[in-house]
Amino acid sequence: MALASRDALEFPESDREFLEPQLPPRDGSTPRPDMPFTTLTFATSLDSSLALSPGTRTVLSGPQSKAMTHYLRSRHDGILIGVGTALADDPGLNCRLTGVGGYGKEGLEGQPRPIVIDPSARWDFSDDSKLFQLCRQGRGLAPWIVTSLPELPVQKKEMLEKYGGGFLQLKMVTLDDGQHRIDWCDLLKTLHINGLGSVMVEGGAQVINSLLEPQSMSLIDRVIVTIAPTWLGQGGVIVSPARRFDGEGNAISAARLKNVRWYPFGEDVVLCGQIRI
Ligand SMILES: NC(=O)C1=CN([C@@H]2O[C@H](COP(=O)(O)OP(=O)(O)OC[C@H]3O[C@@H](n4cnc5c(N)ncnc54)[C@H](OP(=O)(O)O)[C@@H]3O)[C@@H](O)[C@H]2O)C=CC1
Ligand SMILES: Nc1nc(O)c(N)c(N[C@@H]2O[C@H](COP(=O)(O)O)[C@@H](O)[C@H]2O)n1
Repeated sequence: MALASRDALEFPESDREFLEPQLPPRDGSTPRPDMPFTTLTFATSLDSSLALSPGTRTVLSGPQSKAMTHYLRSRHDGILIGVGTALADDPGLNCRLTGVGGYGKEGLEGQPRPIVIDPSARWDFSDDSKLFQLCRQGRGLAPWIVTSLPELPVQKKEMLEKYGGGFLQLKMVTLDDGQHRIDWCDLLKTLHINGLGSVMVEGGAQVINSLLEPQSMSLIDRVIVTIAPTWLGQGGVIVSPARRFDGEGNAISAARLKNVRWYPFGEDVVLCGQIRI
């Protein structure tokens, strides 16, 4: 039996009950036959910031809601971020709850597949990147990197494959400013074809704001947001999707939730709901 490490987290059974109706069904069924159950989840400040500034890693979740996020990680097959988050955070993107693979259990059961949207393959990862350290320790899966490059960078491809990861090549639109636009429907179908029955989208802001646009928001099955009792102040990395207008040109809200539930976790509150279409 593998030993749990000192950094392993605990998430009590009583808290799991609250969350169950919000989670992907345990039988693996999905709301749409060809797409994974998709959860949008992140931690925000009271002024809708994910981080103090672009390129900065900022702790918002307290210990209880952090454990909740790791429970979510254990209940999803994949965890998706943008390259901005990979560059800023050097994240682990594994599940560190006691009892999952690598934390008290043999194998990698309960470990989600990290997915990084990196259209130009600009994430310069190495053996020292946290994700690959965790792979070597038997505590996490290697990432899949979603790129629009027609020719894959050979060294990066070899290194990913050495750890059991790889590139997923998808067509994307390139805007005038060089930014890319993925087709979320295409991406989610590709992840499903590759065996993922559920995916949690963690961020960062550009990824979330894009997923919350009218053409893709209906793909979100659940929203689970940790709200921390802090204002980060101006200059933060802000979740705020593009403004929408009605037929007469009047501004309307960009998106709204229905079937809303609030759960306090320590000093934070966790908001769950479904997108009102
Ligand atoms: N509090 C929390 O829960 C979380 C906080 N964060 C924080 O967020 C910050 C990073 O956020 P942000 O800077 O917005 O970066 P993102 O992680 O959203 O990555 C942005 C990049 O990803 C690619 N990308 C994003 N959306 C799309 C799309 N729709 N189609 C194609 N490519 C896309 C683009 O790459 P390209 O430019 O190459 O086209 C873009 O520049 C960090 O500071 C991190 O710490 C992140 C996750 C969760
Ligand atoms: N739930 C949550 N709370 C916060 O306070 C955060 N800063 C984040 N960030 C997200 O988690 C990733 C880091 O994960 P590891 O601890 O390295 O496994 C980070 O990259 C963001 O996606 N999330």
